[in-house]
Amino acid sequence: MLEASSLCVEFGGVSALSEVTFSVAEGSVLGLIGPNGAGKSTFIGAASGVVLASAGTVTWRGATLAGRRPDQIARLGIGRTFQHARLFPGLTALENVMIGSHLAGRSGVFSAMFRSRRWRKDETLLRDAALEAMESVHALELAHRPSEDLTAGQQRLVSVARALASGPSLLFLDEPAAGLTDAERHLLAADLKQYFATHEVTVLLVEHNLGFLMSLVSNIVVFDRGTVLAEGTPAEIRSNPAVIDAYLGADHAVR
Ligand SMILES: Nc1ncnc2c1ncn2[C@@H]1O[C@H](COP(=O)(O)OP(=O)(O)OP(=O)(O)O)[C@@H](O)[C@H]1O
Repeated sequence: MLEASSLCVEFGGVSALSEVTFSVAEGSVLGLIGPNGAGKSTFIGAASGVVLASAGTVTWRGATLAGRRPDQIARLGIGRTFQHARLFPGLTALENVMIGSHLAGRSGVFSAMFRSRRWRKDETLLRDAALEAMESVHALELAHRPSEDLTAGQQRLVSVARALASGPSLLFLDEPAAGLTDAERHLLAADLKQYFATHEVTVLLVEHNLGFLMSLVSNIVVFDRGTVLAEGTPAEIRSNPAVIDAYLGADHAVR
């Protein structure tokens, strides 16, 4: 289980998360939604070692996450995508996905870039895992393209494949459908549904496209200004007056 307990994060004395408490059951897919600036990415950052919590805890299977370094988090079998897809320029899509693997974490990014002996030894395993991950999100045909030649949507798919390549037991997906065309988004929803059904993975999904999100999750947590506003099934959230008021109003109609 992923558990956040009274988690607080401050940036320069300004509160971004305040007393956030919720959990994600083992093997389930939970959606995290909320207006811009509500603290969704900050939560993923705190749970994946890139943002420092000022108080409270986040644990995965009992192990504390908040306060660990990102490489330590990766070694715990935790994968993530970033709100802004970050691919390494000068590498192909496949090489970018290979770097996402757990084994690549062992060799290190620089080791991979300069093809150290350790990297070469791991390369076959990495390549197979990366190709499988790319295939699972219909990105195989992009494998040998330079990452800088890819469209925003294609880069997003590659970054999702990179998070899957390590075979994570816990996966944070931060806006995986951002920048995708309608066709790409529908295909990714179907691909992720299939992936979640066939892998033992616990997922926290942040996504502004609520149609996409609601097709994938069993439960939703709603953040508003750094606090938990509501929790429930998609049907409960759609009909929650406080959520409709804060988030699902005219500007945020479910697409
Ligand atoms: N590195 C940072 N330094 C200072 N303030 C930050 C930093 N990162 C986030 N914030 C602030 O923390 C708050 C929460 O931001 P966050 O990006 O987590 O929200 P979000 O819910 O992911 O928003 P969005 O949906 O727009 O991505 C915002 O007020 C934001 O301006």
